[in-house]
Amino acid sequence: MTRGVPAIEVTGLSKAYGSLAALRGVDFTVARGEVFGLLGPNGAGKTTCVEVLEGYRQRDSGEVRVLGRDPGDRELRAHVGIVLQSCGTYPHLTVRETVAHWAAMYPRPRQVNEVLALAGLDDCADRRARRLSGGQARRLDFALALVGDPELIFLDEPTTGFDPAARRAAWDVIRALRDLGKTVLLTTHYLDEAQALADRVAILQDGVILAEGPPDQLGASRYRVAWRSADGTLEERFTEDPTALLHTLTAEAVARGESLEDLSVTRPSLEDVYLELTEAVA
Ligand SMILES: Nc1ncnc2c1ncn2[C@@H]1O[C@H](COP(=O)(O)OP(=O)(O)OP(=O)(O)O)[C@@H](O)[C@H]1O
Repeated sequence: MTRGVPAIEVTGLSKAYGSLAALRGVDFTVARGEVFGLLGPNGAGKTTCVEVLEGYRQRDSGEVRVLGRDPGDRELRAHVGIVLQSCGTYPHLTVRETVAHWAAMYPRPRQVNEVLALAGLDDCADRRARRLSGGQARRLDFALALVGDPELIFLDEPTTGFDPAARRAAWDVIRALRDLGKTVLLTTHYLDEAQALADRVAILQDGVILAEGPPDQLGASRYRVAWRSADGTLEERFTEDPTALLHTLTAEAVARGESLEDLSVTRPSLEDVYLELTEAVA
């Protein structure tokens, strides 16, 4: 559908619930084939934003294009996958039957066996939906979002409540989607998840985007230089120019006849940047 345009384009998106401004002029673009992470504390506006993009919620103002179309366009439905929370399953159907049932609703579905493999459901394909574990049920939710072979997939907190093994399995599904060239918009509270999966992230707070970029580069302009002083105290400085700072620090230490023990230069992690930005605004 409409090649050559970004998967998602959002400009000046605003949405209020009564007097509460949930989104206040949000702008971002997601390229085709990108995994984009929307991060932010509770109440930041992530779900509101995703629901506007999914066409479930009306915006108050702003421009929104999903695969080049307005989110309300019915044509989009066959091209967009939405992971609902166990809404599409009948307890008495097996996993395979459930996927086949959903496949029949799409014009060009993926092969049922392929979807089962992609979602890591091979081993429980013949199990009835009511007998699935929480993690397996979530994988079935994924499978149902994939069966129509969508170009764009929305994942709202896809691994909340998962045990570590189920999370890793879900990550593998998301990576497999990226390898297939799909675009994924993911909201998550887990910063390691965003770091592991997202090509780019946006940090949202109180309806405003505070920062946007590749997870490794969000705080790239500020480096942390740390060392242990002669009396054993851990010292740290933040700088945009670690070369100059190291030059000064090491020259001063040499002049004093000391060495800088445990000297390290590190980039802040996504978690450091997230906490710094969201706490500064809170
Ligand atoms: N239907 C609604 N009616 C009134 N207020 C709402 C409604 N839905 C969300 N809100 C409010 O809008 C703000 C943004 O909520 P939203 O669910 O979009 O945030 P979120 O970032 O997804 O939060 P969480 O991480 O907790 O899921 C919050 O203050 C929330 O209480």
